[in-house]
Amino acid sequence: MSPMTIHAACAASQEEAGGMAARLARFAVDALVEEAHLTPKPALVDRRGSGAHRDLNLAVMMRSAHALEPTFAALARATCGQAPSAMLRTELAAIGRAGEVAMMRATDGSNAHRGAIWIIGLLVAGATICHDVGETWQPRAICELGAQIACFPDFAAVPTDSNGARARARYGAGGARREAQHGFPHVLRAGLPTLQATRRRGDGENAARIDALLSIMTTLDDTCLLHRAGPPALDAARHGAREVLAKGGSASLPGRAALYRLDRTLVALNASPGGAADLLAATLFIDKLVRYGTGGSQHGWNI
Ligand SMILES: CC(C)(COP(=O)(O)OP(=O)(O)OC[C@H]1O[C@@H](n2cnc3c(N)ncnc32)[C@H](O)[C@@H]1O)[C@@H](O)C(=O)NCCC(=O)NCCS
Ligand SMILES: Nc1ncnc2c1ncn2[C@@H]1O[C@H](COP(=O)(O)OP(=O)(O)OP(=O)(O)O)[C@@H](O)[C@H]1O
Repeated sequence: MSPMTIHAACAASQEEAGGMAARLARFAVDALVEEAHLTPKPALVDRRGSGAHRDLNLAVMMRSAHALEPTFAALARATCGQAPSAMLRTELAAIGRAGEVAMMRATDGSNAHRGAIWIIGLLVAGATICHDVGETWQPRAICELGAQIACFPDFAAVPTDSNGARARARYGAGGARREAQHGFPHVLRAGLPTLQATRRRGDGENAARIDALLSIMTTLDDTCLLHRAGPPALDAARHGAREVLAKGGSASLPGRAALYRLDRTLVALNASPGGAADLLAATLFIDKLVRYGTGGSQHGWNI
């Protein structure tokens, strides 16, 4: 699709574009709210408490999620009429960094959703381009466009000394950047298929979402785990998640027991799978778009 085609499609209705941006932002915030409420998650903030986190709880997560609605809407508006490019990447990065400031203000300085702004922000941009060109919202197309944007340089980037950056340097992990540049494989090949399979099995929506999170955890290079407790935490998370799924998933009694064991193990290590939580929120965002968004079929999706 050429930039001109996209521009013409978007300029056709500024008003519709504004409505679409608001709708995408609402879906993004809903996905963050639902991820945080989902219970029981291993060592993450949920309805039971703070998991392995000292500076986060459900109320803080909610303040952060709602504070990010204008950021997601701004990301969609900035993308409207554009094709993936370094200029777009740079513009979105500036909006994303302002979103990080808004998040930090809402949480009194705690990192509640840094990774989520990046991951879901790029998917909001991908969904905007799909809509601009009149394509239905299908997971692969949204992820592909988000990945294309992530692969361009951010001309205004400043080197940061984040916990994630140190973990990436020390352990050679790819982290959130590589996940996006590689086309969100943990959304397409783990989160969404597990969500769909567990729903079909009739285990209920809560179990489908927990199992989707566990499925993401089985292979993700999660820098949240690495920076807090190194490779032993990553190994424990992967092994524990596989065990729950092998025992029948979180809806089964043996699976549920294994899930609580995993929770205790990670809390004891003071580590939590925050990157996997972000990718679960991304999975829920795409699932909403395709099921309820105007760009997609009401009946479901194919990956
Ligand atoms: C690329 C980012 C994530 C850099 O952050 P950082 O160096 O800390 O990266 P890192 O990958 O280690 O982790 C950041 C967060 O992502 C999540 N995360 C960790 N591991 C992973 C993973 N493998 N996959 C996905 N998410 C992950 C966690 O929540 C973590 O806290 C991003 O924050 C950034 O560059 N922001 C600048 C603004 C921007 O470009 N925004 C884009 C707007 S769409
Ligand atoms: N339910 C959740 N509970 C905790 N973290 C979550 C949850 N959902 C998503 N996350 C992600 O986890 C990350 C927070 O992890 P962490 O607390 O390790 O951040 P940090 O600032 O790198 O480390 P620290 O708090 O140790 O200084 C955020 O980027 C956020 O996107």
